[in-house]
Amino acid sequence: MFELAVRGPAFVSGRRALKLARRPASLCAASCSNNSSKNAMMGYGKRLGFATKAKQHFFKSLDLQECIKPAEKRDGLFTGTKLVCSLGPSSHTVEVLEAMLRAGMVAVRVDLTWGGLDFHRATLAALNQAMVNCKKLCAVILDTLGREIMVRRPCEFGPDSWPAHPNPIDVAAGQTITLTTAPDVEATADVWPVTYPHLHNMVEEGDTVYIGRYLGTGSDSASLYLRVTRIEGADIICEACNGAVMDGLMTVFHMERSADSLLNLQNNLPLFSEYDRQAIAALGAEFEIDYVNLAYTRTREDVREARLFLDSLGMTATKVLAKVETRQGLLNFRGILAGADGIVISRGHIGLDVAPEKMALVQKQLISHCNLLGKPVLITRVVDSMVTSPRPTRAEATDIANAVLDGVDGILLGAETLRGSYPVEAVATIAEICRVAESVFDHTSHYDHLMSAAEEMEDVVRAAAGSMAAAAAAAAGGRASTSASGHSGEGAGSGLRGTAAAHAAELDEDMIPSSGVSRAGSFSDVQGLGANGGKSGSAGSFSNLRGLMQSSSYASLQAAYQEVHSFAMFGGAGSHSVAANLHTLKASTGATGAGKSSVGPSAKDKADLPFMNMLESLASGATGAGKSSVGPSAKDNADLPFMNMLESLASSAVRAAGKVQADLIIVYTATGRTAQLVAKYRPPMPILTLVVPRLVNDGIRWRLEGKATARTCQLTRGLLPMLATPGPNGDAVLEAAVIKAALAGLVAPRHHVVVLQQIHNDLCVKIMSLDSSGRRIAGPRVARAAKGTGIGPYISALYPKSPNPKALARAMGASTGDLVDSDADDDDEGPHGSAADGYDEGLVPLLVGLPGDLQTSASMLYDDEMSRAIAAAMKGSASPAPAPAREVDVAALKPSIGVMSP
Ligand SMILES: Nc1ncnc2c1ncn2[C@@H]1O[C@H](COP(=O)(O)OP(=O)(O)O)[C@@H](O)[C@H]1O
Ligand SMILES: C=C(OP(=O)(O)O)C(=O)O
Repeated sequence: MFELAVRGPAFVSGRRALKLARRPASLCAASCSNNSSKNAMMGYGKRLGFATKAKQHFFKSLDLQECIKPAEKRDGLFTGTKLVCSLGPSSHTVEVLEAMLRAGMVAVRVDLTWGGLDFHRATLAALNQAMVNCKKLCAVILDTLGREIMVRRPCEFGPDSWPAHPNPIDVAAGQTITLTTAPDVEATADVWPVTYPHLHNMVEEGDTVYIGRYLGTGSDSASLYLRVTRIEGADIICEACNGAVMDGLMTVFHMERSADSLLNLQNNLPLFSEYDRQAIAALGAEFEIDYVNLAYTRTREDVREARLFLDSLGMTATKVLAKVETRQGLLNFRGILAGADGIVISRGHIGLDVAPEKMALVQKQLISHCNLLGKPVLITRVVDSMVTSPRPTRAEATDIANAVLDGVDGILLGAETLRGSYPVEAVATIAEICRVAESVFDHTSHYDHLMSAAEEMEDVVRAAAGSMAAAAAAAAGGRASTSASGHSGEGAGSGLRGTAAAHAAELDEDMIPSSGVSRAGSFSDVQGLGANGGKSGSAGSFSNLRGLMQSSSYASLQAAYQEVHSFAMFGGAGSHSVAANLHTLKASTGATGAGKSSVGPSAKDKADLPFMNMLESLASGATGAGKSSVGPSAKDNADLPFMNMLESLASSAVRAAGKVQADLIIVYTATGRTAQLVAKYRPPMPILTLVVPRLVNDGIRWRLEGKATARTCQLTRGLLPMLATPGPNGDAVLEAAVIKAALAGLVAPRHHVVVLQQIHNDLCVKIMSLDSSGRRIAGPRVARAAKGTGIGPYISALYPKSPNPKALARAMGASTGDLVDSDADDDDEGPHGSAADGYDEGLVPLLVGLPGDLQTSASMLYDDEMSRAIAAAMKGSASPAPAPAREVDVAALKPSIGVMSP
């Protein structure tokens, strides 16, 4: 048995390599330089505004007979889409929680808006018990009250400390209802005091105020639309537009006044209410809280504030989900997404703030953006009708499936599980709908979509780098002449920096200011918000935006981003705007602002943004142009990988798994990032996420870390987190994981499994088969890529016995020329070659080499064209000579690659 690995001298972008591999080598140089930099930069601008190309509707075509075959139904089937359930009176006992866990719930939401702390404590304790009973890991999300405005109405607390309003209020259409901000008024049938003392300053005659039951169901009978007829001091006199029976806790939503624009009607309530702060601190001290879900997130600054607050409580492992619920949140979505660990699309609220016909567009855009960054995205309000009915409507069932096809990570159930009559049925039903939709999700298109996004981005960044280099060179020239005329060279450079910084400030990522607009314009004074708090403070980009909204509507978020961020200028405005945009981007990669804290955005967090490595370097180069004589050169940037090594490996693992039709991917992960990157490429098979606990010292004591990672993985589609037993032997962990997977019905005899792990200093993608018992690893097929810059990838693949090894090798992207017959290997009885260990048919090593100018990242490992190009090059038919090969000593590799005997 033998194996050959060839390494290239340097690691370059995977997409670059793919691109090169797809073209005849002789064309590469020409086509690269022929790229119109203007076009490229326009593309770049669009890319910054996220997707340039519309994402296809990923759906495999099926024949109708297949469609109507009954889906497999059995307990414990893996569903990639994550189901998160709000807990309340319908779902707070151990029994119900256990049943919900078994039906597919993987995370819970405890909503601080409603229910006392004692109720939540008891619920979380019951959940812990349920998790132990059914051995299932469940993440906990705390949802804040935040900027919610409510009707103040007395309530009674039941024996379980759940509050209830005993008397529904019957409202007739046309009836007068007075909302009042006066503090001492008691609620009656037609006078409703509200919790926000300045509502009367915000609203205007003609505005619509929506009153809905907390976690509404959208049912008109419990939703009230009030038209403001006049304002008298603290009283807002309204006319009911519809009849409704108002039951339970009532929330107040002041709807956007403008039909097609944004007037930025916002209250000035803080991100966290005082109750939120106390409840998060109290529950965080007693329970493991994996996420805080920020109600009414408006800007990225909100996310930063939340991060700092959680860190101040020592809740460093708790992640931040941003709930996007208003137009303002939509328009600031880019920044919010960059800062947050995940997004909740609050469809009920967004549905109040945007027109119904725009809902699908908004949903698809937001999901697509989250998918591009590989951050989890959840949607709300999927089966409202299941609050009272055991079956969803057709529209609801289709809506769920479409969301899965759109690429959503998970679904957040609200009233259905909180107070509905069928919490377990709701979970089971949604799980089945999701599972079936996942089975027709076109994973290949999704993968290709991400890859082509990466490729485009790289092209345009390179072109931008070229143009920046030229501009910087020009600036350097200018400096030389100004120096000669007596000004300091540094001064000229700073001038450039200063301009960049000014642009950056001007083009801040949050387009819409966070604070409110007053009816009389005096609101900011009343609230002491300062000049920027009111209407006048938001001139500039704000008025731009308004124009934009009028012309193209908010559905075109991308256009809005470009306009407001001046991306449209990008092609023509030279290095200043390039620098400014990149500077802005750079600032945004600082993530949640707590850069130095252990959880805040560190260098690692920057990996959240797929193109950050390169952009950031460009940005620093650009803003540093004053210091260096020429700024970043095209050559310098050419050395920067577009996709970082980890993402490259992650996508590679997905590709490998697809090619060998693996049934499972196993990913070792410490922080969850690697697993998330694998999930981003949406493989069709489950991703068993192995978290091996680590012993860490926080300066005071040692503790075992890992559980939080495993739990937070519960929001990412496709991940099946598993907490391993700590131990030095990675292979034993892998064996145990395979057994678990077999017991869970995820793998069967002879199935293939792809493993992504680090072995010593190498990141490895292993391709393995299970033996005839289906519970043990039959042998490794190894594809290795060396880790670290400068080492360069080298590739080797090692196939053990296979029913049709040549076909398998072909499936992995090798042409026949790459295969070396394995007979010789049989003879010398290599490590796996003996009849006794079941490899008597011999190994079929795949030889893959990389010619000098076709260096590649591991992403390219299994690209067919790449393989063909490589094969041709190796046969000497292509011009470039192969890079020097490095023989890998298989025997020496054996311990490190974890070869396991069956
Ligand atoms: N306990 C482990 N054993 C082997 N490989 C691991 C382990 N933990 C993480 N890895 C692998 O190491 C690489 C990077 O590790 P790290 O950055 O710590 O992971 P992550 O970003 O997922 O936290 C990934 O390939 C991951 O699969
Ligand atoms: C506000 C929520 O959702 P929606 O806006 O969809 O009602 C929620 O579930 O917290």
